[in-house]
Amino acid sequence: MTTHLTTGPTSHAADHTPTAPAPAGVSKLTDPARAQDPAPEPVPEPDPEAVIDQARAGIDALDAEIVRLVRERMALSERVQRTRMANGGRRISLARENAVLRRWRHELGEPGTTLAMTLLELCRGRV
Ligand SMILES: O=C(O)C(=O)C[C@]1(C(=O)O)C=C[C@@H](O)C=C1
Repeated sequence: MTTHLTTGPTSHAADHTPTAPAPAGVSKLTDPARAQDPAPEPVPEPDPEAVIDQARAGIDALDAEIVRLVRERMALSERVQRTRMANGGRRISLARENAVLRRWRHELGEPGTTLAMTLLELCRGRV
């Protein structure tokens, strides 16, 4: 027998095509030429509940990370506001808020504006 580099279902295509059944009495178990072939891996059907559980675990982890980032944003915002007020400025900067709103709208459309307004509500007025 010649040396072949490939393994798997196609390596003996000349002997038995995948669709044609092996001749009677010649199977992977009885044909010495095929005894070394690994059995083709069965492709498991994805379990929908497992897919959903895994995706939800990812969502929960992202939500926790987003909350952490929002809190970090609140702390930075408070620092800006405190520093501005300690130097004779106002707590609110409408020009800056408009720039923030525009950026979120550019990224996410109108719901981005709503999200940014909620963020600003969380961040401003805490000093
Ligand atoms: O960037 C500032 O000047 C801030 O004070 C921070 C911030 C914000 O949370 O984005 C909060 C209040 C201001 O009205 C504008 C923006």
